[in-house]
Amino acid sequence: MSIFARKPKTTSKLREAAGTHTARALDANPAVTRVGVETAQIYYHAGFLSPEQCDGLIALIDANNRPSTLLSDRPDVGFRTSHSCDMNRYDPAVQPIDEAIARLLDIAPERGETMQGQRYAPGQQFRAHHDYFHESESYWEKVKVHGGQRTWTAMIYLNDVEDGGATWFPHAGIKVAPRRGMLLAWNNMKLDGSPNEMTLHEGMPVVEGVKYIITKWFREGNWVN
Ligand SMILES: O=C(O)CCC(=O)C(=O)O
Ligand SMILES: [Fe+2]
Repeated sequence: MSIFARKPKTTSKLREAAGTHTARALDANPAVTRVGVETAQIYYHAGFLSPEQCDGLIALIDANNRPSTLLSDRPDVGFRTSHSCDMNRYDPAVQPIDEAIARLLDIAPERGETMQGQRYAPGQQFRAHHDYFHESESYWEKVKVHGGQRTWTAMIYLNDVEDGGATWFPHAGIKVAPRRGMLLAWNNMKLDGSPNEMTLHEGMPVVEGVKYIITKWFREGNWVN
């Protein structure tokens, strides 16, 4: 190999700082617990939202949703079969929750994408994927100008599901059953700021009942201009 050949740079100081900064805030919060795995930074906060707040968001999702979409050069029918709803960050039922999530993670609210509501009926799922962007895919050129790579994901379960609908991290070896009001957050990057493949996760099929969640993805830079 030539001494001039270099491996592509996958680490990033900015993404590394995004990881350590938010981890510090979560580690210091007595209401938050880190899941006991070394390979990824995954945390949960039971009862982050009240039942009333959950019901408010469920009503918004029911009132306005469309089939969920995928960012991929090779979309696969059946991969993501839920319905989604863009939650207006200025809606009085959304704004305080949106801001509370950003505060919990200690991330500037401008770095957060529009909160997404998601609804899964029996049989619906979101198959195993990473939330970070694959920089080799063609969509990257379009999405990178709006704040760059995704760093943290925060998800909140809005209801208990009769059967199914767990969030499964097959590589990290964690399965989280939906619990009303519980927030789950993870860093999609490794400690060195490169994409963490161990964060692969799946919204498992709902067997009985309907699953409602909201998902909030944060970027390394500002998503809101
Ligand atoms: O439904 C779930 O449990 C996972 C959802 C998810 O992975 C996402 O919205 O990115
Ligand atoms: Fe995801």
